[in-house]
Amino acid sequence: MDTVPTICSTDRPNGKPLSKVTIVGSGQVGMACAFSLVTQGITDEVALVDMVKDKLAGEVMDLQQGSVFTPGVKIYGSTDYSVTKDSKICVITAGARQKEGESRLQLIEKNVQILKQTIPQLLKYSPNAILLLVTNPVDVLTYCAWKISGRPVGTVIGTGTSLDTGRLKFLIAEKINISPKCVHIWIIGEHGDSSVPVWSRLQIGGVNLQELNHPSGISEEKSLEELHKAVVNSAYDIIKLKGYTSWAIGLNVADICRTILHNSRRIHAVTTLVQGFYGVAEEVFASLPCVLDTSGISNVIPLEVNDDEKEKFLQATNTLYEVQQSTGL
Ligand SMILES: NC(=O)c1ccc[n+]([C@@H]2O[C@H](COP(=O)([O-])OP(=O)(O)OC[C@H]3O[C@@H](n4cnc5c(N)ncnc54)[C@H](O)[C@@H]3O)[C@@H](O)[C@H]2O)c1
Ligand SMILES: O=C1C[C@](c2ccsc2)(c2cccc(Nc3ccc(F)cc3)n2)NC(=O)[C@H]1Sc1ccccc1Cl
Repeated sequence: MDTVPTICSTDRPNGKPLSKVTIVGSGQVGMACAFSLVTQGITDEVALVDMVKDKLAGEVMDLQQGSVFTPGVKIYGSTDYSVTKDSKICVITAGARQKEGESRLQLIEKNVQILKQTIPQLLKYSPNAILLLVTNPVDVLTYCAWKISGRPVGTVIGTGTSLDTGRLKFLIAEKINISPKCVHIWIIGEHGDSSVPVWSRLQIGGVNLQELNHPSGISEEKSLEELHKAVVNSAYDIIKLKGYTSWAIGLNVADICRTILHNSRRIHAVTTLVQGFYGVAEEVFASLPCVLDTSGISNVIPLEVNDDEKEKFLQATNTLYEVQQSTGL
């Protein structure tokens, strides 16, 4: 009897995946990252790892069973890191939950231990992978990941203030009724409550803020301060309403992965070594606009900021440096 021709081989051409992303942590954020990558068809394969076997298995099965409705991404997972082999990018969302009364430094120590467990395993199977940190506090943990990995600085990236920047673009766009894609602004420095919006470089469709006599009064200083407060408060509001945040960070991570995997050389506000910028003397990680391609960070944009913005950036990097040094890495 003739052998039935193979019509759906799971074998890979030359044995390696074309483009594969591993996500460490199948929690709220990790699954939002996976869902965003899969539904947009940004990569050919998504591997998920977690230490909680049943939750991981349930999430993988559930996402796999949507395959007929998506562009056709191979999805699999395991508690065994061999499943991550040949990843181009490893996204780290694994983190400990902050317990009642636990200090920030105690939480950092727990998350550093997670990095010490996971990064050697990831690099064992994908020695040339780019590491993309999401776990908080993301700037400090990106520094720690760089130290633990021993990899070149441009290949260890944190999502940094890219989510902060995306949220601000959305809020400005809502206020003046235009697409967020026409709002050009950067938030730099430390991700979260102490981030630094670079108002001096805000442009709407190429028009400087100062020339924009918009009826909403967006150009007034009070309005700008309120917008930055809204970026921070919205994160806390979402936590109050649904207990966690996931969709915006998942879409943000997928967008960063798309730029890297497609070699687009688009610019994202991500965490990297900022020593030498704005007078930073120490080896400290914070966010600046960076050009991303298949090598990771190829360039850091020397964004011109005013004196107030520079001062706030330096204050943030001083604080970050102290916390980074406290990790002992
Ligand atoms: N950078 C940002 O903009 C941003 C935005 C939102 C959330 N976050 C951060 O993302 C992280 C994850 O948030 P979440 O809501 O998904 O939390 P979560 O608790 O839902 O998920 C964390 C997952 O990590 C797993 N995990 C813990 N230790 C592990 C280990 N050693 N190996 C493998 N997996 C391990 C857990 O089992 C869990 O599934 C948090 O630190 C959060 O602050 C960052
Ligand atoms: O960074 C986070 C984590 C958080 C969060 C943190 C404070 S309020 C909401 C989040 C969600 C779920 C769990 C945690 N845990 C956590 C937070 C901080 C940390 F240092 C360690 C763990 N954080 N969710 C978010 O959307 C973001 S983005 C954000 C937060 C504050 C100001 C501005 C921004 Cl754009």
